[in-house]
Amino acid sequence: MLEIRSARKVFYKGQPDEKIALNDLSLTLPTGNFAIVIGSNGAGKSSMLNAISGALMLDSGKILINGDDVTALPVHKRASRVARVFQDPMKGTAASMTVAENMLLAELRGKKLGLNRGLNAKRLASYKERLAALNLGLENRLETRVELLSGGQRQSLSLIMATCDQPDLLLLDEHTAALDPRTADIVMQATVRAVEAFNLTTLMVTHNMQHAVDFGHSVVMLDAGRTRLEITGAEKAEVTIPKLIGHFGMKTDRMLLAS
Ligand SMILES: Nc1ncnc2c1ncn2[C@@H]1O[C@H](COP(=O)(O)OP(=O)(O)OP(=O)(O)O)[C@@H](O)[C@H]1O
Repeated sequence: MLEIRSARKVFYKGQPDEKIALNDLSLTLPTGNFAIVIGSNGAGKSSMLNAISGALMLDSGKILINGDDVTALPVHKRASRVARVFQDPMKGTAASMTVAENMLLAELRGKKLGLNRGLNAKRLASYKERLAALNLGLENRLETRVELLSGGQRQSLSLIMATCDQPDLLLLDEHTAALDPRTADIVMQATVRAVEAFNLTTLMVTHNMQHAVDFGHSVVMLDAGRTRLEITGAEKAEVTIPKLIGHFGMKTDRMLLAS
């Protein structure tokens, strides 16, 4: 469960170019809930994800994960609980290491280093099985350096790595925006499988209105640093792109193009 309580963050406070990124933003996401976050440019979506991951310290307010107050913890102290996949496929993986080594890194993240930390046959077999589920042929490229993979393969690997130790929270930061439509579909299918298999509490930021309609249990719309609307339950099940756009009056070119 994620609770954001009256989160506030102001950049350049008191200066002429002061920017209120988060304006007493509050949001509660029950365990296992998959929420799609939308909002126009500058609405505060990235700032919210940064605040949750610890990359952005709040001026005031609180962030609780499964009831624990993590507001003051830096990124590395939240890393075992919060996983994030970025828009840039280069960000989530170690380029000069092989696919198998990256999987091992992900498996050992946040764990105490013991003796059993090498690549062995059992581990390789389990990585192979998990990668095969993506249907991208990555299971046959365990020894390939990640820098030689396509953007879509890298992003899929990032997703598998982010979800392998079942984090308390999964943050998806426009993670399909840089991919071609077919690969974006594959990554979204893998996302849904991982979220459902592990019952992951998930926030997915997107400018793609079709994705906001097709995926998730709820849609959260941010505007000027706060939650403007939440669509849940039957209303979410029936929502359409025109309804979303009409509902919120969102008419940025980027959103219309993405739809
Ligand atoms: N590091 C920063 N320094 C100064 N201002 C910032 C910084 N990060 C965000 N902001 C400002 O905070 C506000 C919210 O930005 P944020 O990036 O969170 O919006 P967003 O909804 O993610 O936008 P986009 O869809 O364009 O990515 C904007 O006015 C932005 O200019």
